[in-house]
Amino acid sequence: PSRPGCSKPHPGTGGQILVLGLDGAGKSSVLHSLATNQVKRSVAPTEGFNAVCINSGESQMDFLEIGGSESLRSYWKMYLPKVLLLIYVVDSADHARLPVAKELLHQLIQNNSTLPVVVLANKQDLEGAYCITDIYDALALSDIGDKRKMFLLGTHVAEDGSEISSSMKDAKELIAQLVLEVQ
Ligand SMILES: Nc1nc2c(ncn2[C@@H]2O[C@H](COP(=O)(O)OP(=O)(O)OP(=O)(O)O)[C@@H](O)[C@H]2O)c(=O)[nH]1
Ligand SMILES: [Mg+2]
Repeated sequence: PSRPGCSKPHPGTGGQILVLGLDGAGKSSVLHSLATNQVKRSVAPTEGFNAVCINSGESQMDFLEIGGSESLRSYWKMYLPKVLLLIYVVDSADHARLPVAKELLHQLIQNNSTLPVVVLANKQDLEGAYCITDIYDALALSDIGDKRKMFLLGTHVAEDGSEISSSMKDAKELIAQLVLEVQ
């Protein structure tokens, strides 16, 4: 059976890149920017799933975002076993909910010691956004284990129209590279 997203699924692999994080963190906005190389903030919460296929160099990347609202979070772990890579997006300025974001991330990956994780500290443009070292501490990323590949990058999705930032290009290249390595 073919999955939504990529027209040519990779044979023999789960192949998906799961994109998770609390509601409003910016998952859809980041995916849109990565897909089009144009910045456009998403306007509506994802009510279920959002599948996006992106080609970058030799990699075909098959992203699946699951919405972050409370009712959808129960689906997150169901999709984990087959994925290549987890992208976890946080709103760097949402100080009040960083502890929840941390708990959910740790719960998700506790039984999978090798799944690579890319954490995107999004909304770095907002005044009051925590910097990367504060996000590292708030999410207790040092506890995540040294067996897995773990990356933490700051990103932001600017107002509509402009080209994507260099941080977003770096994120895209890193993800493409990881997909090649883990396949
Ligand atoms: N200032 C700022 N706003 C952002 C950024 N990224 C996203 N937003 C805004 O944050 C809100 C939520 O963005 P989404 O991309 O829909 O968030 P999401 O993680 O997909 O949310 P759900 O689908 O509900 O789980 C929207 O109003 C976006 O315009 C960013 O980097 N900076
Ligand atoms: Mg969304």
